[in-house]
Amino acid sequence: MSDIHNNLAVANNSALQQARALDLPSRNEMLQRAPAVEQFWYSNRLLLERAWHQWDEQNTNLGQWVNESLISEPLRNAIALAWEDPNKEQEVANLWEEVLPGVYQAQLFDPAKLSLLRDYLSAAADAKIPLRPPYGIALNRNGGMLDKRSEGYLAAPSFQAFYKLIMDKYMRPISRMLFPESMGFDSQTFGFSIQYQDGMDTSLRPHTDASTATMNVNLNVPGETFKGSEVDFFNPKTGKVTRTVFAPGVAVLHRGSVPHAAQPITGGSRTNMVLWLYGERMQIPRGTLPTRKADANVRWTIPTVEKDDIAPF
Ligand SMILES: O=C(O)CCC(=O)C(=O)O
Ligand SMILES: [Fe+2]
Repeated sequence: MSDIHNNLAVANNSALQQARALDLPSRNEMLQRAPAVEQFWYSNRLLLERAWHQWDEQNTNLGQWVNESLISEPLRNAIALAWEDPNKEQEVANLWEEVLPGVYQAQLFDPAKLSLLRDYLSAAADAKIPLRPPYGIALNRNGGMLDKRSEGYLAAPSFQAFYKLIMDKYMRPISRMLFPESMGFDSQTFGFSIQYQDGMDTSLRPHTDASTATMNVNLNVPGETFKGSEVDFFNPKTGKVTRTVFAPGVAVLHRGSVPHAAQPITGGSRTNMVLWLYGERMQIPRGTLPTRKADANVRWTIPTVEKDDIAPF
């Protein structure tokens, strides 16, 4: 190894060691969102990114599986076809079932392959590199911020490549197709993972998301059961509540404006990944009038607008 390579390897390795040796803010400070907490993530940002790079290099046996082959085959094929010829997007639309107005469901990941993603995420949770949990939730062992805009995010390159693929190739064009008004309010990405467990994080009160579109994906593997933890969606027009229990690998794609809540979990655990799209400076579409769909060839594209660094939490 040349001196330069050797020095780089040493510098990277020390990043991993230094990150592991960091003193995390206390759980109480995290729950209270003390200024020291923000300072911790901000001042260690580069160190943590370097540590995650190093960790990824040491875990290629896990990271190599975190790619498009995890996507359920029918959706993967329909998406490939739509990118080739946007006029064939109906094949993609056909795979999404509308469960209530503005809420659709489909098989995103192949359940048989989900354990590959879970093994990678568990290893990341066990990497001893500080990973920032979503909200003020500091009990949440496996929850983590996923997008580069968030301090303390999961900066491992193999995960970031996968995340970008899901957002750019899948979530954005599908959202534009199902929610025409999202066009132009979808250049920015945001994401986090959650794990609900009895006695830990258990529920979420009714709320709307500050997103144009939200994709919520259940990452439980087949046979990994849980009790409770249903996600309720509210139809504001009719007052009707639709209670959903997502099967392994199923994604629910909804307008951020649809009110929803997670019921308490009473047994087992539920792991999911929540992905948001919104516009620059967190703009989301306003008003209730449905807009006309942009031409398919315009929708099946990736915005060239730069990512800003505004994060909702
Ligand atoms: O529990 C869920 O799956 C819903 C999560 C959610 O709505 C959120 O994090 O905003
Ligand atoms: Fe939500």
